[in-house]
Amino acid sequence: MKIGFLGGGNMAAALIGGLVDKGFSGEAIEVVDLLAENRERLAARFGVRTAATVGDGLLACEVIVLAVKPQQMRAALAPLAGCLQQQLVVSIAAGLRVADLERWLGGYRRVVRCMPNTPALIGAGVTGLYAGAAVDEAGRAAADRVLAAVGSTLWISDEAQMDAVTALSGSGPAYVFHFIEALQAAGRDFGFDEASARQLAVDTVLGAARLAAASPEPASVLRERVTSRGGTTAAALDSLAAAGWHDALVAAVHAAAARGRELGEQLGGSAAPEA
Ligand SMILES: NC(=O)C1=CN([C@@H]2O[C@H](COP(=O)(O)OP(=O)(O)OC[C@H]3O[C@@H](n4cnc5c(N)ncnc54)[C@H](OP(=O)(O)O)[C@@H]3O)[C@@H](O)[C@H]2O)C=CC1
Ligand SMILES: O=C(O)[C@@H]1CCC=N1
Repeated sequence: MKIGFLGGGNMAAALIGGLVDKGFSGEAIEVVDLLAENRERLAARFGVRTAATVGDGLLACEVIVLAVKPQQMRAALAPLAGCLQQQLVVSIAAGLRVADLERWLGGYRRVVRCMPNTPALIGAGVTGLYAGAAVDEAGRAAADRVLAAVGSTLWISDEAQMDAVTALSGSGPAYVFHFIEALQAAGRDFGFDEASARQLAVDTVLGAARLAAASPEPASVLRERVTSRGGTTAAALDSLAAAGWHDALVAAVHAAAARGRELGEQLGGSAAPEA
């Protein structure tokens, strides 16, 4: 399978890195990006083919991943309108709805909307996918094959929920990195050097996430097991509760979802998908 990327920025690099790591040949990946610097970096790092503009290389791909920023999408799709025949188009853009992408593609309807995340780079991503009405089983299977190569996949039947997927898992790594940054800052407060603070923080998050994934029990039970009555964890959790940490994080996820909806509305303007 040949895979094309329209846009070769951060998320394209994460997906390409994960795909190459899984054995996809860089030679079978075509990246179109306006920036020479991006093209050169991706070609040097992953051995992909590159081009500055949409042309035969991209159009020869069975799957074309749309990986430009939402604000850039409409203009980026103009050269594709009227040129597509059988290709499956897979958008990773936050907020943008299938109906708008189809319209910008001149009525082309083999469009899947998905939301991956950057851990795809190491094959540990998770992607929510939603297929437009005209996408057949073969199209779904092709999209799944690309995204499942770099992590787990979850198909969504209600497009409105894609904004929630974006807020939870698309943006989610940033919340976790922020959490790690805070743990490391606390480590430095106690006099640990950068490397030691990083080891303690990162290995804790990694171990806890692996335990949560391996355990049949909910995270709340795993949390209670760490929390000895009258102990150190209780003191920390009381401090977090007093700061409204749980509610702040839930509100943050809602803010991300609202921004996704807003982007879809402002940039696309098709009727909002039913919630
Ligand atoms: N970053 C993430 O964690 C995630 C991002 N996404 C989605 O992925 C998409 C890309 O995000 P991200 O990688 O962070 O953004 P980037 O800005 O890093 O990448 C987009 C790239 O596309 C280039 N570009 C812009 N217009 C065109 C065009 N017409 N033709 C070809 N290339 C073009 C940009 O160039 P220039 O810089 O010159 O504008 C840039 O290099 C977004 O839609 C985002 O919502 C989805 C999941 C996670
Ligand atoms: O911040 C963003 O808009 C993109 C979408 C999800 C992660 N990054």
